[in-house]
Amino acid sequence: MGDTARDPHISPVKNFVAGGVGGACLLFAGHPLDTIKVRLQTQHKASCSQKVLYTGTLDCFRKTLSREGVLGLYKGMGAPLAGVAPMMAVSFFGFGLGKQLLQSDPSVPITSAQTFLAGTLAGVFTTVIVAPGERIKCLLQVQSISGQLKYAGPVDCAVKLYKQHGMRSVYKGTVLTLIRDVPSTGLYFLTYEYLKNVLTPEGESVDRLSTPRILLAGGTAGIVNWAVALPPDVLKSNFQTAADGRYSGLADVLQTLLREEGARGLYKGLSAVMLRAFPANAACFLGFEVALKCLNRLAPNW
Ligand SMILES: CC(=O)O[C@H](CC(=O)[O-])C[N+](C)(C)C
Repeated sequence: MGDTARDPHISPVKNFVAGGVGGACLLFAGHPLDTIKVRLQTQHKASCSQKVLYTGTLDCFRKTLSREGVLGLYKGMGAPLAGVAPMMAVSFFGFGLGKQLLQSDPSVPITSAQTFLAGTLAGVFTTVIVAPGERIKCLLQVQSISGQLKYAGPVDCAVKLYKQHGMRSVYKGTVLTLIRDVPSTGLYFLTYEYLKNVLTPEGESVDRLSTPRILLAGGTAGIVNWAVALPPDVLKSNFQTAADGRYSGLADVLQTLLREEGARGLYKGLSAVMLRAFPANAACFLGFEVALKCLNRLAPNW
């Protein structure tokens, strides 16, 4: 993979604001399939006498729609709404900052390795927001399957977790979130930047890329991100929604899953994840680029 061209300097504040807009677009386009993904990932394997609740993505989608209506697909969106926009804001901010830190000479194009490293920095930054957000979101998404409505909403869930076992409980699953997000975010931004450059016609500026090409680059970045992130994501969802004491540690989550379901278990929810990944991330990058253009028009010298 060749070197990627240098972005013109973008202010960290613009990256942050445009990233937030991208995050809101990602959430609205992607949350219904995220609900399906978490429900599929956390349903337990049936024994001989039991039937699984959902046989696959379509079955889960149909059952959720018929039992809970469209709102069922948007369950648990309160926490991500407060979390995804800031998460993507921090992600784009971290990526921009990483690029500036790693590129000592602005006249030399940034390399693919530097782009990847800048993305991993974004992955570290976002974990502070993502780990508790995912813990709350996953608990809310799976509670209606169990039939026990333990939490009234994201705030109630956060308060109850905090009151029961303190911040440790709110941040349960942080290491798995880092394992999921650091390498995948590096590849996410690397894929997007690489495709943006490849898709830019000879002699044209990368900043004037057409909407379909931005959608293609963003959607593909989402697919690459999830191809790497899914196995740790399955472990994370199971760990974060398990009763306290069910697992002795991260290795135990992995061993239990491999023993009960084999390696295939690590790719639970694959079709829901991939169905969501393309449109959600295409919408995210388009939202980011459009917001950035507006900000540049409103405040060109900022
Ligand atoms: C795993 C994850 O949250 O991926 C984000 C995109 C998505 O589909 O939700 C991207 N990023 C890892 C950069 C936060």
